[in-house]
Amino acid sequence: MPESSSTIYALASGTGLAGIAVVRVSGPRSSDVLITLAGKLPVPRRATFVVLRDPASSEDLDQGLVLWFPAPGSFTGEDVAEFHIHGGRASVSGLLQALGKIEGCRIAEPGEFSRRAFESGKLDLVEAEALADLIAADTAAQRRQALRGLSAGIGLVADAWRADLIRAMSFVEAEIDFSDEGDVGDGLWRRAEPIIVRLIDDIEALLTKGRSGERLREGAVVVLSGPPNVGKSSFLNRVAGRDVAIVSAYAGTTRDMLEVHLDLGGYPVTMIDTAGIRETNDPIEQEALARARKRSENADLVLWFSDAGESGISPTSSDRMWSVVNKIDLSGSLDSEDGVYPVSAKTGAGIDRLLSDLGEWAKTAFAPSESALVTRERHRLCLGSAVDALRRALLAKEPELRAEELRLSARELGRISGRVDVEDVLGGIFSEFCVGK
Ligand SMILES: Nc1nc2c(ncn2[C@@H]2O[C@H](COP(=O)(O)OP(=O)(O)OP(=O)(O)O)[C@@H](O)[C@H]2O)c(=O)[nH]1
Ligand SMILES: [K+]
Ligand SMILES: [Mg+2]
Repeated sequence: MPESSSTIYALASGTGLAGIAVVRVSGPRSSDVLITLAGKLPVPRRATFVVLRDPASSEDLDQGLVLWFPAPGSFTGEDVAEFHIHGGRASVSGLLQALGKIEGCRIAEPGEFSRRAFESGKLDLVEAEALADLIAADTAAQRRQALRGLSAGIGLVADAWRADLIRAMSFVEAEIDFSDEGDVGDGLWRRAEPIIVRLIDDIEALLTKGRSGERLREGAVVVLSGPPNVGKSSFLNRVAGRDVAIVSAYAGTTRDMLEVHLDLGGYPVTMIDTAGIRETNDPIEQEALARARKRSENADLVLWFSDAGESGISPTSSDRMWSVVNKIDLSGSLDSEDGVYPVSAKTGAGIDRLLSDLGEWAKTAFAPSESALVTRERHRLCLGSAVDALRRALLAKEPELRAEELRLSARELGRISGRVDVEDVLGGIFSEFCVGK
């Protein structure tokens, strides 16, 4: 049996005890599945109350609601049946087992419903990615970004750019045809050139915003750094509200980096505890320090810790590094010099203010991403290659070379939504030719 004609089923709601569980079925046998288990095919798209019966034993499995979505008006574009049953483990496994006994039905692989939706043109690649992001979203800002991707997003924009590019390509292809008649050829390139220049500008503008879109997906990174024993791990535990990291009076306690995921005002922030920085001959500690340094270099923000009781001046905060003075419970002062956060990981003093400023920082850091369309490295790589090819096309002297670069660029743009192959691009070019000639 070819892969596409199999009927797949799976629990669509989460595992574990719940009031209601949803089991989804997709494929050509979906209507038979409904008739076999529920005894009838309900009116399309209307929740219908039924008793479900195991076809083999005629035993009642459960009672619940069923929904029937005939193709193509379904999530996957295929015939789909949904069973809303009681969420108990026995009800769910009873239904899944009964489905497994129906010929032509098998359990779905991870992501297979979405993949079928992509294959039947219900979702483009960007929408499929956004759907995965939406399911994984932890914070409100991530949810908003994923929802934007679901309603078109970068896929539609790239497809529209590709259409413009194909128009420019048709001029260049015509230029090749008219290459014997110098003047006509020049005129054609003059019509293609401004389209390409504008595309380069537009794509670059989007790429500039792009980084923050990826950051929102992955979370901003805040690294805790400073000398040993200043209370970095104690601070992390206080912020996390649990004992994530080992705390002790021994300098050099932390070796492995530990991270905590925070939701600061709706924005995702990953806070990472690192090894205290000092001169050492211990090779393991040296490795821990090398890793900590690397992490700090790539961080969006470093919180530099010092000890209120130690002499020496704590550094002043800068854009990428905030100075935190810990253990103010010992020195008994909450005086905040400019650009320094006095806190106590022990009593919690000063931590609310620091977290609230971090929330404001996250909001500013993520502000451009609220309109960012580039949410994944894949999008950025395709757009980057597309723009590189466009630039080479502008520099190329021969029309044949220009045409080749434009073709490359169009393919990269088409890869974003995943709907393109070369035939498609060629088809577009030929239709342009008919119009133009
Ligand atoms: N009084 C007081 N003691 C603290 C505070 N924060 C941490 N300590 C103590 O300071 C010592 C070191 O704390 P850690 O959290 O392990 O310090 P660290 O910076 O992670 O140390 P390393 O991992 O070794 O670099 C422990 O004995 C803590 O109990 C604080 O705010 N007040
Ligand atoms: K320590
Ligand atoms: Mg530590």
